[in-house]
Amino acid sequence: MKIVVAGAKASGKSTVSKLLAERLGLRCVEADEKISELFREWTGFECSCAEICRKVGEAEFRRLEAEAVEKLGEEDWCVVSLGGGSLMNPKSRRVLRGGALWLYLDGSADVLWGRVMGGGKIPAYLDGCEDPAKCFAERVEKIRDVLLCRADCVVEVDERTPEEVADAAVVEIEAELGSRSGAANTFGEVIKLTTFGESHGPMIGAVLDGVRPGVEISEEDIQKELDRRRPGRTKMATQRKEDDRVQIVSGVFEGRTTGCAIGMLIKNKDQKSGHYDDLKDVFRPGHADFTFWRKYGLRDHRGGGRSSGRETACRVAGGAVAKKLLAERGVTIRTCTLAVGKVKAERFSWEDAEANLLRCPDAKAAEQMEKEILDARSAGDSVGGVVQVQVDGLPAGLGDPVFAKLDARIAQAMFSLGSVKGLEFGSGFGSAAMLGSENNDAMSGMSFESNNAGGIFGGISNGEPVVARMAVKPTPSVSLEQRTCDTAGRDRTIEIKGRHDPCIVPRVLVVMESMMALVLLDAWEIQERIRPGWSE
Ligand SMILES: Cc1cc2nc3c(=O)[nH]c(=O)nc-3n(C[C@H](O)[C@H](O)[C@H](O)COP(=O)(O)O)c2cc1C
Ligand SMILES: Nc1ncnc2c1ncn2[C@@H]1O[C@H](COP(=O)(O)OP(=O)(O)O)[C@@H](O)[C@H]1O
Ligand SMILES: O=C(O)C1=C[C@@H](OP(=O)(O)O)[C@@H](O)[C@H](O)C1
Ligand SMILES: [Mg+2]
Repeated sequence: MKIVVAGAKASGKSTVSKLLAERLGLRCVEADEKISELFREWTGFECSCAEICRKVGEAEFRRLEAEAVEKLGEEDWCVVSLGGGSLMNPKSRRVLRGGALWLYLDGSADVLWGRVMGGGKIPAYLDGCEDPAKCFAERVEKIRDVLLCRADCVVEVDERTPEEVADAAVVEIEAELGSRSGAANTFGEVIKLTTFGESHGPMIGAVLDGVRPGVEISEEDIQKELDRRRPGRTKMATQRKEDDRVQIVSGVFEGRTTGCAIGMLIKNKDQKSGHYDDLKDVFRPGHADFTFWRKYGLRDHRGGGRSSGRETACRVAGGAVAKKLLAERGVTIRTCTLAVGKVKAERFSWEDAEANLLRCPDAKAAEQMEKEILDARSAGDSVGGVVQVQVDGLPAGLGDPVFAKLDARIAQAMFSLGSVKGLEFGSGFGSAAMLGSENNDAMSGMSFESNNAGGIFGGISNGEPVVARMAVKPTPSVSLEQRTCDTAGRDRTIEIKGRHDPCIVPRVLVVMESMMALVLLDAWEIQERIRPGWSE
């Protein structure tokens, strides 16, 4: 993502870009400097843009400027301060469109002319002009015509100090980024996963973008992970029978990623939409039926549409790729079940966890947990539980202050899963009852003697295992009679038909591993851009 700052001369592009870059924690790149650089490479002379324009004429200067823009197009994670005329060129506009947000600083010709005169530097293109103030005003108008309707954010600058302009720009940028996420089907900054498809549509799928070229990946690698989530395998899961075969349709050639978007499709084969006929106008308590209807005014009621747990297959497909890449970098992600309903694991052994379907680290508790799930199922009810995700081998340094803290990103990833209702890192809620001296992780030999923090300080991984625990609520769709309402506002009772997970825990484990992998790979790629080779 780059913020492109545009506007007429003296609107404050250079001044505000610097302030904005500081506020957003990004680099600031000046187009003028790039142009001077190109000119130096070309002629060996060190000149400012105005000098270049005077030396070579405006047409040649614009050619150089377009070449500089071409280079700026390759920049990422920065604020780009443009020259006044840069975006008047359609080709340059195209170059700077991708992955960018445009901020237009809007000033009136009078005020800007005042600033130009105050600085004593009349733009070169006004040389020889009979009425420079008028020519300048025409240029300002032209720029406004082009940018006012094209910019993503507009900030008026006449009656604001540069600091006030930067502050107003931050508000505008945040609002714009917020609205862009309206569709909210894409997750990640560099490693981006988009999922699509409804539970009862013809297929579901994922597009994973941002993965480097040359990574070995096969359908089998992905299938292995998908099979862990597949419905219908045991009595502890929904009886909807899907084979969840993945087909890679793009981005992989001769077994390796090409660097282009990786497209993955999974066909829906066992939809029984008739089960949902009764739910067309009635809301399932605990599910997303009511809120989707209130928000959109309509909904795909079959299987819950987009809000169905089925969508999470797509996350596993994307996560499988991320997981493989991380494994090559020595990072492993494991999950285990700490509780189901009222049954808790009393001991912790990864060996036990590997040996039962629930991945419970206590073999004895695993049996009781399974019984808890089957009992709830027989009673037409459901149970929830607690899942732990542990990441080993993660180097220190991943995660970005302030809004992209690693723990914040992980929390977002986990809470984006239906049924997740709580999350803690390390000593988590328990830390609230500890003394600082107990909770702090003492250091020796440049590492930590304990891990109450759960592997993250200040939003940045500290080299210890990242440990997160999630509370998963009992599945909302239960067949016992429940009180609810319909779309006409009448009170009703329902008995839900259809095939549902009596407990979400066993099937959400691999989904949580996948979401963790996506967050970590994304953070890793961002860190590589900030400080390549940082982990060595
Ligand atoms: C892997 C997975 C499987 C799920 N299976 C079911 C299910 O069979 N029946 C159901 O009603 N909800 C199921 N859910 C939960 C719903 O998707 C979720 O409760 C619903 O979208 C409402 O979101 P909320 O619980 O976060 O408020 C499942 C969720 C996941 C992640
Ligand atoms: N909001 C503002 N209020 C007053 N002066 C400003 C403001 N923004 C910029 N300036 C002044 O105007 C001149 C041009 O600013 P600059 O950032 O170089 O503009 P640009 O890069 O858009 O041509 C500088 O002297 C700067 O200090
Ligand atoms: O494939 C899946 O993971 C699921 C499919 C759903 O079927 P319906 O949408 O037909 O209810 C339901 O069993 C559960 O949400 C999980
Ligand atoms: Mg400037």
